[in-house]
Amino acid sequence: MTVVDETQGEPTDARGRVAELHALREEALRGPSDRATEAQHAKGKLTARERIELLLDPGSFHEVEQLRRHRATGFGLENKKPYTDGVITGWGTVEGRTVFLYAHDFRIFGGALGEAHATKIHKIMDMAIAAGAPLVSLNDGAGARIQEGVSALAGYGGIFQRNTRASGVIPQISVMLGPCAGGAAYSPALTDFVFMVRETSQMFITGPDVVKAVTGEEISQNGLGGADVHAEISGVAHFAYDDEETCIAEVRYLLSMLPSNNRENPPAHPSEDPADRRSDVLLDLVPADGNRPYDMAKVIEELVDDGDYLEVHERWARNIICALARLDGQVVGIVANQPQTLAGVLDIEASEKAARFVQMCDAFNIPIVTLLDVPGFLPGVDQEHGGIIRHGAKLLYAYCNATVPRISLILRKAYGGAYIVMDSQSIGADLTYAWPTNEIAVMGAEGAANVIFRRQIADAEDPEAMRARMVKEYKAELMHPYYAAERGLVDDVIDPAETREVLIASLAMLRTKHADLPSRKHGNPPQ
Ligand SMILES: CCC(=O)SCCNC(=O)CCNC(=O)[C@H](O)C(C)(C)COP(=O)(O)OP(=O)(O)OC[C@H]1O[C@@H](n2cnc3c(N)ncnc32)[C@H](O)[C@@H]1OP(=O)(O)O
Repeated sequence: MTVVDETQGEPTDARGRVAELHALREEALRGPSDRATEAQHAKGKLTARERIELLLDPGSFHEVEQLRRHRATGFGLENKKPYTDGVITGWGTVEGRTVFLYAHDFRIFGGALGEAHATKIHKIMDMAIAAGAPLVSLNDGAGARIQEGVSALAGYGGIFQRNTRASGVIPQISVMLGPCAGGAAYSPALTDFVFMVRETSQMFITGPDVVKAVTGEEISQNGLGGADVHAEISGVAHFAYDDEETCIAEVRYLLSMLPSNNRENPPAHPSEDPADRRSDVLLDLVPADGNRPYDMAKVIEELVDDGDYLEVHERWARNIICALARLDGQVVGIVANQPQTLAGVLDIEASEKAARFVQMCDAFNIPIVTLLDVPGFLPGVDQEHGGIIRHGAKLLYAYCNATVPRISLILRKAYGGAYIVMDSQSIGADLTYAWPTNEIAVMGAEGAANVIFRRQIADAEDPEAMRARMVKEYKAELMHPYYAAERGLVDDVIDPAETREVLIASLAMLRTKHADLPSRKHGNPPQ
């Protein structure tokens, strides 16, 4: 029974206090109003708590600072002090492993970040770093809370600093679930993975109204920073899905592939798929004619456990594939040229995409398997003026710096600088293999003949016949895998059907690999 102090109107015994606590909790859990919840649902969005339920194992959520309120004044804030201050923070488990999270509640100040809101996030980030567990942010917020001015801005500074300090220490995953402006877009850009939902999530530094006022351009929120924009054009988003349920399910799948921190290995999942499964179909999937396109995704599907893989940046820079998969139950990162898009050439965007992926794999102890079928770097004024030299160098730098097990396999062709960059033996691949159909050379036979036999071709009675002869000679001399095998530049030429078995045996041997880089504060990678 609750005993009420007549003078104060407050409960005075323990049971009364407990009842009061439950009432406060209920208020915090309920949120601002049913109308605000209905408005959130009407936009096709879930509430923060509904999202947390989808992300975590049932009943595993422990909330921190549920009863936190802001102490700001002015602009009527003193009369509006909702519990949680618009962000729910805490930890729980995903497939039994600890994960920390914060989730903006758009129903409260549009999820905008004030001082209390920010320090709640700081605390949970510090806890995630100390515990060595991933941090997932469920973002649905309007950036800095305008009424709190510089305190809000400073709050974002504290998040950015922690994002950067946590980088490469714990996995950080940003899930964009509403209109995210300013700091709410910058912080995710510092994290390892950005997920978005079509139609309902946007990311921009400034919204359409500001864009119109400054540049005169008129554009919708989705046109400016929707999921398709960031997953296909800007490369800001790694994943885009049609609804929140699918999006959050894929976050769980990604977490199952990542270690909790940089001192652990990714979790292994025993597989029924035989390690020595032959893949005779590979000879049909990959045409011997180096100029014929094919879908590298099908090759990956054939090689990995149960055909399952998670493609990162699937719709951006499609001429290269970056994917997480398992081989004999162990997680690997796969980087592969995609001959069906731009012939699998390396360009600015492909280099950036693969460089970030290689860096992420190295940070989180994920061995890298590189599948090469690359005609070279994309030539052209746009590429040169756009800085292909420094962007291509990012990929080179990422591979050269990576100390995880690295295996490369040349399927068909690997020419010039692109061959070296894509984890050749000379930049530190632990094992390199080639299929018998393979050609490694400075350039293709036609191009090479035009350069080195220019004079003979020009002086010949029949230049075309001479060119054809020289091309044939060049191919016979140089363009076969045994030229590299004889020089020890590939470790073996393998039967394509045995590729899965060879990769699995090589990864098993490399599991205990240990490599140190020279002591330094940090490198100075090309930007
Ligand atoms: C680190 C530096 C930074 O972060 S600078 C970035 C500052 N933020 C911005 O410029 C974004 C301003 N807001 C917007 O453009 C829009 O509100 C966006 C985010 C696009 C959402 O639009 P929409 O879905 O139509 O919602 P809405 O405008 O009705 O807003 C819902 C409620 O949230 C509020 N709200 C919004 N933004 C802020 C903010 N930055 N600070 C404080 N409150 C904010 C709105 O006033 C609105 O409140 P209410 O429901 O009317 O009480």
